[in-house]
Amino acid sequence: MSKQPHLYSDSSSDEVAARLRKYVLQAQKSAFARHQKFQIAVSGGSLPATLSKALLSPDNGTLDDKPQFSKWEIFFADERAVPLDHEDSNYGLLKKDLLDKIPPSTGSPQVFPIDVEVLDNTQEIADRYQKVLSDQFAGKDSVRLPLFDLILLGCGPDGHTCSLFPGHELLRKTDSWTAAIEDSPKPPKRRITLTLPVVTHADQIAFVATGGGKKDILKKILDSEDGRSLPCGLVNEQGGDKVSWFTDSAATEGVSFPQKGSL
Ligand SMILES: O=C(O)[C@H](O)[C@@H](O)[C@H](O)[C@H](O)COP(=O)(O)O
Repeated sequence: MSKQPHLYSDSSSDEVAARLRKYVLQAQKSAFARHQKFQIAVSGGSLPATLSKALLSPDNGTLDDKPQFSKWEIFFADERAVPLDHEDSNYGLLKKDLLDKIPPSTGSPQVFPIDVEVLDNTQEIADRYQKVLSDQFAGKDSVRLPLFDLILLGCGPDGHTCSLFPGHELLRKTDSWTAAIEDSPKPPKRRITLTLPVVTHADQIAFVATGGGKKDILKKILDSEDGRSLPCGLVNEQGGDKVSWFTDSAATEGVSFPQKGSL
């Protein structure tokens, strides 16, 4: 790998959240310099809670230190084929952990959930979500891939990310921006996901992985040859130095991959 991902490891969840805040706000600033909006994709799992802690902490009063939510467009890196108010919904999780807590005075992001009219047809959910992306990213022009300003991901204990699982055929999918999965090893089985080329095309890609439960898989992904073919390892490989890992010391115990001190 010529350009390495950045690994940050902090000692407490407050410090992880503070660093993540700084990183997201830097990404927001560079996105505004490009197009006056901030187009991001988020995963489910523990990420929305960490994101909420990061973004809803008090700002220092400067514009660069405020999430300017009214200019944010939030998409889903992956989503489960369930109603939006179902306990398994990533939209529902983001709503509960973050969206409902944003003070109205701060402005609201525009959020793009899946189309629940077609819940019984996973491929149709994926196709319609690709159309949403195409409308938001391509407009009248045709683009090869949507360029997210930032994609925020989790890392599963088996090295999966989004709903891209180790050894699954979807990892090789390059002919669409979104894909349906009917046999997810992590329940629920039916989901949609961004494909790997879309994830690694993003301007910035962040993984958030904390707690002792992640230490074995982080060691594998970051330190071993075997880890390079896992979904998270492929994102590292293809994203290079666009990729940053936000972790804590419990998750990086025993990891030799070099850590960075500051953003
Ligand atoms: O919808 C999902 O299942 C997620 O998007 C999934 O990819 C998640 O990010 C990882 O499983 C990590 O989850 P944790 O952060 O909870 O470990």
